[in-house]
Amino acid sequence: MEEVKRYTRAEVAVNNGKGGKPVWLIYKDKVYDVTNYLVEHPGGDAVIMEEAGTDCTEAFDSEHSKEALTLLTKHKIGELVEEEKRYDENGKKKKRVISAAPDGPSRSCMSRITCGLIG
Ligand code: HEM
Repeated sequence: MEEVKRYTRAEVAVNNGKGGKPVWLIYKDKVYDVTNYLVEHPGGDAVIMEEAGTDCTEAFDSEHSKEALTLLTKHKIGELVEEEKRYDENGKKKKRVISAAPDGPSRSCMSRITCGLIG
């Protein structure tokens, strides 16, 4: 089985189409490289460039048909790392993550402190 590549939002942000970098987008926690699609986009390349390197989920959903979504899947290159995901396995938005403590032995401890502080 092929392993899924995982990226952080920071890694995706670097690929913003500037200085010869590719154009990556995040849509519902999946990462897409749409560099080669820019010239074909019916809405023009400028609107995609504005979102390059970012999470375009809302911008995408507000403008597109199911066909566009099917097209998008062809450009998938990976997914976000688990701790940065915002959607559950059914594509529904998860409840807001309060604390984004880094990985490591102190993580659960940090979460408890954060939750304790804010209620
Ligand atoms: C992420 C930022 C994006 C924005 C803001 C955006 C915006 C738009 C807009 C405004 C239109 C309407 C054009 C018109 O009617 O003149 C459009 C159409 C379209 N876009 Fe995008 N687009 C984005 C990304 C993408 C991507 C990544 C794909 C596919 C890989 C895509 C596929 C399409 C298709 C197929 C249409 C034709 C209408 C439809 O089938 O929904 N777009 N887009």
